[in-house]
Amino acid sequence: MSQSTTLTLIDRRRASLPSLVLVANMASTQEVSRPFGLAPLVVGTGNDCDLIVTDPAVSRRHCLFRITPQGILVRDLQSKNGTFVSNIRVQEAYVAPGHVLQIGGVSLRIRVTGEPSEIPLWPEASFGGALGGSTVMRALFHRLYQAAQSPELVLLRGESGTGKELLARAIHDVSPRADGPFVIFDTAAITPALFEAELFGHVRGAFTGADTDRTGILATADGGTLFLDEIGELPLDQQPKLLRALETKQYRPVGSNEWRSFDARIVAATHRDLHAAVAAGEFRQDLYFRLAVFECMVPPLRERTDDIELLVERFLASEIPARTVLDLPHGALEMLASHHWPGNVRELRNTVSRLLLFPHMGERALEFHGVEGEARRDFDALLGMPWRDARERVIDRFEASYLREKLHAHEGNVARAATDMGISRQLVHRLMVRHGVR
Ligand SMILES: Nc1ncnc2c1ncn2[C@@H]1O[C@H](COP(=O)(O)OP(=O)(O)OP(=O)(O)O)[C@@H](O)[C@H]1O
Repeated sequence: MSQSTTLTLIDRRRASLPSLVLVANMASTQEVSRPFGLAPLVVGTGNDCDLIVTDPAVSRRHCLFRITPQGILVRDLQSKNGTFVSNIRVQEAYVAPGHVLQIGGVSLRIRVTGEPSEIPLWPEASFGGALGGSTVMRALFHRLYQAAQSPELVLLRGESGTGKELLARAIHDVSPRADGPFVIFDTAAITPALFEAELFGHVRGAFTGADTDRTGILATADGGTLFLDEIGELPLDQQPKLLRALETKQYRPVGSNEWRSFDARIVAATHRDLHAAVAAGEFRQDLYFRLAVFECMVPPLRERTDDIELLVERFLASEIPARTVLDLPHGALEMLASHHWPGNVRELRNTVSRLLLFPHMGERALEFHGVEGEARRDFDALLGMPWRDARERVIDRFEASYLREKLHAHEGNVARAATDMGISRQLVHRLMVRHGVR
């Protein structure tokens, strides 16, 4: 059996991917294992990990494995207790089958399970408006092109700023519906009470304030593509309504008795692992299966650093007047290639603009977005929550601390605190009750 552990280009349209499995041995239970391919594999105790282990010394998201052209790369994800290869704590290392890695009380090993498989690649370094010459992006472009030719639903999963909306538009542009409309519906931005009216439309008099008939998003997207952004934020009680519409291709405007048909291809996107959300009871399984006919992972920028130069050149060329890498400060490309990019391509684009405006900023150009240390852990907890809950938690904490500080500054005098805060005394009292402040 071939022991290949590298991702190797065969020609412009094909690459060879080793067949690997990651095996974890824990003291408490039997071994668990998980095959891995082009998508990176995250190990940790969190239920959103690809390989879930139970060990008190292992972090929620502990380390990540990825097959690269250079071999199998392991990266520690800022774990509390570290990742060890041959008793040496590593931040990043290449590992071979047979090497034993240690995370907390768990040992990890890679096993080759068969001959390498061949994966098809998109022959170009761009797909619609999206750029990407890395093997993972070209494999993704190929899959999206295939999906675009079928009428099926596509689910794009990836962190914020990875280009999901751009890819949804590219799917539309290469699909047989390219001449129809491309309509965006941001599920997270709609209040639950208005969801049905926005999606299905409403007739005059359907509810207070509905003075005219209104066309819904499904009708607007007829003949084209409907992009359902942040689908993971759709409240559970609204999910059956969307599912019914997707299954029957029919809907009823709010306040109407008449069923109408629609014909739009659906592309949905989310930053959440919906599979894990289903397991946690936060997303309906039937809707997930319906949406995920073609589930595609859009990799974060830090996992395709070979695309950075191409993207930087594109962003520079689109400046007015057009610029080139020669306009960037010395060493900028190396600095950009080694950054973590929590905000992905969007952050890269903004950083390039900042570097052009303030060429002497150097590494400080990167400091605007990073959420580090304690704040990072707090933020990770928020990332694990649905948008509405996370926003509520942040606002709640802010309200309580702001109120306490102001009352403290005015020695508990509500009237003076209210004047200082620019709100009524009644509102201060209400906030005090809400946050249990006496
Ligand atoms: N592969 C790419 N090539 C060129 N530009 C890109 C690419 N990916 C993202 N961008 C640019 O980065 C920005 C963010 O992209 P986009 O809005 O598509 O990301 P997203 O994943 O939908 O983000 P969010 O989840 O926050 O809505 C846009 O300006 C987009 O044009």
